[in-house]
Amino acid sequence: MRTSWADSVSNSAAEIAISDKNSLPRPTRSTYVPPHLRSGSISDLSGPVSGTNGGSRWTGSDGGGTKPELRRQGQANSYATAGRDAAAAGGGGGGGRNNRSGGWDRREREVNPFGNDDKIYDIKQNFSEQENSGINFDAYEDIPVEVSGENVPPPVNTFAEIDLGEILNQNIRRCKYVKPTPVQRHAIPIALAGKDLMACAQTGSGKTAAFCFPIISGIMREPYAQRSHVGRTVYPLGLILSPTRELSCQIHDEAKKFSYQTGVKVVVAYGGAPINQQLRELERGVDILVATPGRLVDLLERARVSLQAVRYLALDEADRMLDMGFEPQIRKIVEQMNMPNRGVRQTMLFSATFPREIQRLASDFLSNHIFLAVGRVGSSTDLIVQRVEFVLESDKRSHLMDLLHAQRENGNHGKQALTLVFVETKKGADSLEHWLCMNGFPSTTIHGDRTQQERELALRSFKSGKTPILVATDVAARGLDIPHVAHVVNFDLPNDIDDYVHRIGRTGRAGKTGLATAFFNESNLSLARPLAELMQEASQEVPAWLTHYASRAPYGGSKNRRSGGRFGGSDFRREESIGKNLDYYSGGNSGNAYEGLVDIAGGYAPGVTSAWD
Ligand SMILES: Nc1ncnc2c1ncn2[C@@H]1O[C@H](COP(=O)(O)OP(=O)(O)OP(=O)(O)O)[C@@H](O)[C@H]1O
Repeated sequence: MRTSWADSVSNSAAEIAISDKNSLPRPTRSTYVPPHLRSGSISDLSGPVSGTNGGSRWTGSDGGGTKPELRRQGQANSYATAGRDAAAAGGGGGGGRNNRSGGWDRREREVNPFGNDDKIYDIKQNFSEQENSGINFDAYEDIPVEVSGENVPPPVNTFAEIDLGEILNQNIRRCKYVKPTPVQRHAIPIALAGKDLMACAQTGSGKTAAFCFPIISGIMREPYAQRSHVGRTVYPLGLILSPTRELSCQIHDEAKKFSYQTGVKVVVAYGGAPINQQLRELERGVDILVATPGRLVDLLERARVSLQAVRYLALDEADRMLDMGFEPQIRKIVEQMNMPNRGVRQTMLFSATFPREIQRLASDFLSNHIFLAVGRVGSSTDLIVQRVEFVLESDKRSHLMDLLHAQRENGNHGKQALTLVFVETKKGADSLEHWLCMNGFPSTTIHGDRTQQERELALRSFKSGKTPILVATDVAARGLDIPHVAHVVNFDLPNDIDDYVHRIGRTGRAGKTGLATAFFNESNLSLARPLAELMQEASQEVPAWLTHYASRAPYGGSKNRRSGGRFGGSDFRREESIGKNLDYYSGGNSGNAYEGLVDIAGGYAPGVTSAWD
């Protein structure tokens, strides 16, 4: 089966336009009560509360009683009509939950996350804008897709085919998303069918929306009795965990856009920022909590958050969340904090890389999941031009300087393009930043020793172009979606090829092209082979000297991940699947997706956790 993000965009544009005119296929009966119209006095759960859905009764975590009887989402509930009516009635003010009145306070105004840019684009204008902004949909043609698991729902080609509801569809248009990306095409129907999902797709390919849309849509269908708080404890229905503070903030910002005017309330909690402010925000109501694990544990221990009502759990950068640095904390959150068991809640794991060992570990958190790989697991996107240069440790600074000078000369009006420089240590980051500034290159840093305020300031200053060079440790390697990053320099290469994949993935996003340069020397020998393979696979020019090192080097820099072939097998269960009844399909250029499958190495190195939250 062939997949592409772009096939017949114009057709899809027409389809969406038609669908908008006629509105989405609507159920004949409206059962949905939108969150901001749910004004019943059900928020105080001091006594048993009847669910609307077959009489589940439960009390809050601290009041004893039985757990909420959680229904797996997936049935085609009707909400579109009511959603539209709600939008009209609510006048756009989704509002928050007011614990004084016990209901949704409609007086509270929802800040428009689209700001001045709030236009619901017609599809023609939208499409040409995307073209103008450089998004190249054709870049996603021919991406091979592998899906395995039981009863896999078919992918969709357009957002119009998915029953997300009119308000969410409007927000998708506000975001100027014309077509679902390949991962969205496959993952959204799977998630909407209530299935657990392990999804792997290349950096910058739209995974955030792929897990946010189904969660928001699912919560919009929830019966109101389960949207509650008891005293000062809040009970989110959706929980999204990510490894860094900045990434959590970014997911929160995105989710707020997607959920605008739906009445679904998204709150973020992360370390390094004053907890009181976050507590106040939580008290005003939360449907989806986006959090870093450390701060979440703190909130759980203070009994300010209960996970008892969680129906949707998403781990972004899931392989990082489950590696040695984070795994105990995640296990504690998922298994020891009253969260509904797997199979009761719906669990979705997303990343661009998924080492086999981590997949195996992750299956502890999943129930009969579907595995989805868009592109080969752990591959880099072809949109990034990768260069690797042999540079001695002592020459790195002058070499970087040459690159930056050349870039400035070739840049628009002598302007420095946004460049992200990765180094190994926090001290190294500070020292390089100082040196760059002294040499006329305005720079800033982001790493784990800086205060959260400094980190946020640095990111803003970089994004705005005020300091167009950002020197960073791995804290900025994953997930951050910074528009217009033209160049990623691996001043110090990481030890693990997956980290390299995430780092270079800060450029070449959403169909745009980017450049990545790596400084390689003898201290990076263990990376020679996986790096050469990765580059080859992405049709990059591999220097002869790297091939030479690769042939001599032991296989390293990997967490048991490499499979042979252009598109190798990746669902670890397939190797252990005798007797398991997995549906399986693959698409794209490759024939049998498992041809040439070779398990090359075992084990994985301890995660570098110092810079992480
Ligand atoms: N359907 C779409 N159409 C156009 N742009 C999209 C679409 N979906 C997502 N995007 C944009 O693509 C960019 C990358 O998306 P996102 O950050 O979710 O990528 P990702 O796959 O999570 O990357 P990473 O692996 O680095 O975390 C974002 O700017 C997002 O707004």
